[in-house]
Amino acid sequence: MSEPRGARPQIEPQGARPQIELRALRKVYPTPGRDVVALDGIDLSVPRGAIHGIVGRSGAGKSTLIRCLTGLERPTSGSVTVDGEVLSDLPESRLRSARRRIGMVFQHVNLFDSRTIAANVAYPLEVAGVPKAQRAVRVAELLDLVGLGERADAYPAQLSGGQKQRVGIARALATEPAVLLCDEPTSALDSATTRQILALIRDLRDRLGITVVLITHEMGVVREICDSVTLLEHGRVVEHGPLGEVVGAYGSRLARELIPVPDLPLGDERSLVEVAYSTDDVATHDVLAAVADLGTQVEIAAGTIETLAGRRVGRLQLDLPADEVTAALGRLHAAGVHAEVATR
Ligand SMILES: Nc1ncnc2c1ncn2[C@@H]1O[C@H](COP(=O)(O)OP(=O)(O)OP(=O)(O)O)[C@@H](O)[C@H]1O
Repeated sequence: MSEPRGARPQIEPQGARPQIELRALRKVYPTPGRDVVALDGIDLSVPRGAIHGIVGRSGAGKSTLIRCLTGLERPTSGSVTVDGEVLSDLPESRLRSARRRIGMVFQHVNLFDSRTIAANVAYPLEVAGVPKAQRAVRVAELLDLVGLGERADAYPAQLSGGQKQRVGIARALATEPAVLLCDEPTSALDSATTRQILALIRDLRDRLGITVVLITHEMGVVREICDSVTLLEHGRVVEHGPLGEVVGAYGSRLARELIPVPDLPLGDERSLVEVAYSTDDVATHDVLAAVADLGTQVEIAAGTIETLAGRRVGRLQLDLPADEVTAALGRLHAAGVHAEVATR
């Protein structure tokens, strides 16, 4: 490969031109009887070299967003810029070559069963008209890069799910894309293989400086490799930001899902209060002292303290008599501790 190896590229500082930029992106599907608004004014910037996660429930618009990013879907309005090219303005004839700058990895890797894995990885290079000798060199590099250098002559049927995904990633990188779009890349894999594939994606970003957009419904994936995250709902961005900021934001839904505490059974006349804090703002022992000060009727029923994206954050569920909630909230707030009645 022509790219330098080993050096970890810096994510571009904020303010530099983003590698991916969506502006007021809107996609409406006309269907009989009504229009379906799949994307409703999305603004999103991803700096070069970042791994950005997009999460949201089924139907939130994630696949539509990724199809707009690949140029497979034309936006109804708004713009999609990838690697300096405004895809949404390009005529079909130029879109095809622009798409070579965008690699795609899917949940299910569609490989040609009758081709060796080397021939599968070579396929996009054949389509791009790369001469045979050059192709062979490049395929060998790509298979090495994904840890399958020894399996070049194997057929897809002889590979595990994780190995097939590695082939899919090598194939996606064949045309040296600037951006790798991953649509649920680990959803079909077990947890150990998921970790290996995520480590590979991070390693590729570190070595190649490639920008990654990753669609997932698994918060574990976001925790493991994303630098920043966007939560979509009904085609809109409802939360977004660097992971460290999101987990430290009180009341953030993403923070709740990234650092979950268990659902608890509640006794009669009892309520749950949730305490969230970041040690940037308040020390754990001060939080615990404020909780202890509430008295013996208040029980810490569940809690977690962990470090995520360089931030130590804690969440506690307090089980207390329902008629003491207002006073307890007042005392916690007075002690500088964020607390609210838990929503269930
Ligand atoms: N070709 C289409 N024609 C009409 N409606 C569509 C089309 N594609 C998607 N939609 C609708 O657009 C909305 C967003 O769908 P999209 O597939 O982008 O969501 P998603 O977040 O990817 O969901 P999932 O996680 O289930 O794949 C949904 O209401 C969906 O029914």
